[in-house]
Amino acid sequence: MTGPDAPDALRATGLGFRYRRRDGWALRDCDFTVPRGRITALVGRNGAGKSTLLHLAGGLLRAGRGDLRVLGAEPGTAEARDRVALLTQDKPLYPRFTVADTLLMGEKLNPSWDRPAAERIVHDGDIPLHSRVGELSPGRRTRVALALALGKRPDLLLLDEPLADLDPVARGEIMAELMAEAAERGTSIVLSSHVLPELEETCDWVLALRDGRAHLSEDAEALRESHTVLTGPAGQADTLTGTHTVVQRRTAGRQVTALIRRNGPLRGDWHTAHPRLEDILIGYLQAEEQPEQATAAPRTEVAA
Ligand SMILES: Nc1ncnc2c1ncn2[C@@H]1O[C@H](COP(=O)(O)OP(=O)(O)OP(=O)(O)O)[C@@H](O)[C@H]1O
Repeated sequence: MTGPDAPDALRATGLGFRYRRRDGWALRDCDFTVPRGRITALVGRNGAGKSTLLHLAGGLLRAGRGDLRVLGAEPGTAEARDRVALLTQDKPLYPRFTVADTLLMGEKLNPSWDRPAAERIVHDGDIPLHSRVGELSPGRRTRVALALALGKRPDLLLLDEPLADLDPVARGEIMAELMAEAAERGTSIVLSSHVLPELEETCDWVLALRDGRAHLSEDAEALRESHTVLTGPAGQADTLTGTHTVVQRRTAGRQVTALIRRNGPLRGDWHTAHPRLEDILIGYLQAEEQPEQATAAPRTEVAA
C-alpha cells in the first residue's frame, strides 16, 4: 500500500528483547515509529541495541516482548521477506563464489531482481566479476553485499554499519546511491552508523537508542530547528531549567555552554548558534542522564 495511509517503515510498541546468554535486556520498552520513504540514521553508543533492532526488523531474531512491524508486516513472514532487505555487519556471502555467481544467486532468489542496479554498484567499485568473494578486501565485500541488497529492490532497506569498511570516496558513492534509491523509488532506508558527519546530509529522520531504549525518533530538520547552542555567563544557567530541555551543559570558568531544546523565549544574555545534526546527536549520546526536561510551558518561538 502506498499513500498517506501506508503503514510506517518501522513501528515498535513496548518492544523488548533479551539474549539468552546475557543478563538484562538488549532492548526494552521501545515505542517509536519511523515513517515510510525516509532515510533514517539509527544511532547510539556501542551496545545501545542498534544491531539487535535491525536483526529483529530483518526477522533474524524474534521480539521477546511487545511488537515490531516492518511496513505493517510481522518481521520474518513471507510478506516482510519479499519487501525487506537486511545487510548485517558480518555481510554473509559465500567466499568461494565469484562476484558473478553471487549476483546470479541474487537474481535466482529474487523475482524483482534489478540486474543493472546490482551490476552498477559492483562496477563502480572496479570489482572484477570473476573475483572470488573470499579474496576481496572488506570494503569490496561490502559493495557486493550492498549490490545484493539493493538489487532485490526492497521497499525497506536495513543496513547495519554499511560504511565501516569503505574508504571515503566509496562512502560518498554509496551514500549517493542510497539517496538516489530513496528519491527515485521511495525506498525506506534505515542505516546504523557511527560516522555522524556523513549522516548529516543524507538522513532526514533520526532514531537514537540509548541503553536499549528509544531515545529520539524524529525528523532531522525539526531536530535542527528546535535546538540551539547557547554560550553565556555561568550565573544565568539556572534561567534555562524549568523552561527549556537542557540536553547538555558544560561550564568552563565563568562561562557555560548549553545545548537546549527550546521551549519558549530565552531569558538572559546569550550568544546563540545553530547546532549541526552531529552536535545534537553527540549531545544526546553523551548526556549522562536523561536530559533535564522542561516543565510544561507554552511552545513558542525563541525571541532572541
Ligand atoms: N549474540 C549476543 N549474545 C549476547 N548478548 C549480545 C549478543 N549480541 C549483542 N549482545 C548484547 O546486546 C546489547 C546490544 O548489542 P547490539 O550489538 O545490538 O548494540 P549496538 O548498538 O549494535 O552496538 P555497536 O555499536 O557496538 O555495534 C549489548 O549489551 C551486547 O553486548
